[in-house]
Amino acid sequence: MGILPCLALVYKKIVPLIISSKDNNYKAQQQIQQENTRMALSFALGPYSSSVICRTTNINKHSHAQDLSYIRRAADLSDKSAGFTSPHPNFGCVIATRSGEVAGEGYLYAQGTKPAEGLAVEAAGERCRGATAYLNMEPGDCHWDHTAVSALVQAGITRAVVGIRHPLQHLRGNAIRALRSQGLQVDVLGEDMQSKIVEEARKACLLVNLPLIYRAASRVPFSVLKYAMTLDGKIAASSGHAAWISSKLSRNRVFELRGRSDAIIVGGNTMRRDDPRLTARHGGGHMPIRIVMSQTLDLPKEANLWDLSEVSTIVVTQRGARRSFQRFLASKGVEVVEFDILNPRDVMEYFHDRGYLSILWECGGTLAASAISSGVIHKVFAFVAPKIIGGKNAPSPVGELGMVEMSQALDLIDVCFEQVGPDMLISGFLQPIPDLTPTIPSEDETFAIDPTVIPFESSIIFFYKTWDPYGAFSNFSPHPIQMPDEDSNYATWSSVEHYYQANKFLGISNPMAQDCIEQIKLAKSPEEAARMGRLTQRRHPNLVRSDWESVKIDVMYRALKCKFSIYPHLNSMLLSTAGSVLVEASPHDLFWGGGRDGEGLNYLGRLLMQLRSEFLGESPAASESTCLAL
Ligand SMILES: Nc1c(N[C@@H]2O[C@H](COP(=O)(O)O)[C@@H](O)[C@H]2O)[nH]c(=O)[nH]c1=O
Repeated sequence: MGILPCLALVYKKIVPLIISSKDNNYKAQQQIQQENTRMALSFALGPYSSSVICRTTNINKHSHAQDLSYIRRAADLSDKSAGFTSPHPNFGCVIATRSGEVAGEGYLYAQGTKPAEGLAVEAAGERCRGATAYLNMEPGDCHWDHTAVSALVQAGITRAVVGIRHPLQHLRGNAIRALRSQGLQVDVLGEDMQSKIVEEARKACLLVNLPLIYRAASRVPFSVLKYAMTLDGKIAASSGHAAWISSKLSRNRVFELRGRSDAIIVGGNTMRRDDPRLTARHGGGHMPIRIVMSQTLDLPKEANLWDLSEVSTIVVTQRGARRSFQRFLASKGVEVVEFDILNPRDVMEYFHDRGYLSILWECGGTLAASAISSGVIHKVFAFVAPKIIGGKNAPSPVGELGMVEMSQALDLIDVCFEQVGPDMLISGFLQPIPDLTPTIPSEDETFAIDPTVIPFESSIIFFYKTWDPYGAFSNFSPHPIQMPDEDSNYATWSSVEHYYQANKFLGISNPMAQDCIEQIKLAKSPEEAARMGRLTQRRHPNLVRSDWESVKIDVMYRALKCKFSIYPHLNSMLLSTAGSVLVEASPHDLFWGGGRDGEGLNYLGRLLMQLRSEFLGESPAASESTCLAL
């Protein structure tokens, strides 16, 4: 543990400087990018229109039409949990028998829950023998345990049809290779099967995981700019009044869009003018975090966004802005993140590092223009209401972009028009869907660590999200543990996070605390468990055990020890890191994580290193093992 005191310093030194692109000639950038990716857009523009190519002879045995209808069904299934799976991708699996009947299907509910393939195999049972599995996306073997692949192989599936390869390079191709090495025939759309209709089905698979694909290519979350305007292009009257421009039906559509996003962002102007709630009020959906971007923090003290009863709010601001207001926000439980220079790109890079997949921008024209200029907006949703409000000073959806000729206007790609009640919804992409194909390693190529991952020369291993290399070190990884309760009765917890969160309320006689523990135990995903635990801690501090701060490290250590003892592949993964410093790369959790600039205490990394050393016999046991093998 001698290295630990200097860890923060080392970490700070090696964190690479992120250089923002200050090139404002966005139109030129957009043109170059569009040219470079013309081929990538093939699925949208239909370059194969004149010919239907079928490369592998095996494919001829199977009906293209049936394959494609089932792969689309897998994509539709995967989309059922949109918003909940983040930061994990959406996975769906359909199993069809030789005679073409659907025997079972499943989709990933959330990060840390059973994989789609496992659910589908369970549903199909014996009918898996000799059947085909349809997967909208190649599974990512984040934890070195081949869960999805093993489920298919052990069930006796003999063929798999895969919509797209995994977009993250450290995972891409691994499951496909593993399935093939187990004797399955694997047909990947666009590689082993090619035709115009195959490309259309492939596009359906791309669309359900667009946020991950853009995020993988651009290292910022997938960002959608949404606005509602009158037919004469105004987002409010000259007075600023804007309730409402679009119809109720359109606004319900916005709730759905919100429910698919990790966060909604607005600027200070929108907050002052509209006092929005930014919640997804269509019932049962996922609730996005609210982000306010304000340089001056000249914000009202009374505001809907400071009410955190349903969901939290993060304020991003300029370093040093209105310290007293920052203290006021902190007292409300609102998180404040300071930036040296507040701008959309740095803010988006920050949220990328925090694991966000998709952001909905519901801001006014000034911030929208700045976000478009900095190249962080990928898609636009414009609701146009058949109304005219007029007004020389009435605001419009996009402010100054510095363009003087119509030839400079940004063309949307893949534009869709849809009538929503009395309004028209026009949507399209500002940046083409990234082409990840050229970086797919060929079959005989050994897979290498993603060259775009920042090359650290020092032996520090960062982990954070479960899909990252070493993602299994995350407490959100889907590894159940069995731990004794106060009466030494063993209970199963779906993840370390479930166990840790529930422990906050242990030993409190109030029935609400008991109820909370039960709810956390039943939480469908580690995220849900974390949300419940944190919310109850914030809303009802009286339910938290009084010794929590002094016991939480021990609680965590015991849970980790159980996890890394009972799963041999996790144990090997941990021991394989001997000699390296482990850092949980959470930019916002300054206790368990390493922080943005190495200022965090990195307790999760420390405990894992301590555990590793205990397993290697280099240090005595810090706590006796109390867990049971599963
Ligand atoms: N006026 C207007 C919109 N305005 C957006 O909705 C926000 C307020 O919504 P809420 O958070 O639900 O209170 C507001 O700050 C702005 O971002 N949206 C629309 O779909 N249609 C409309 O006519």
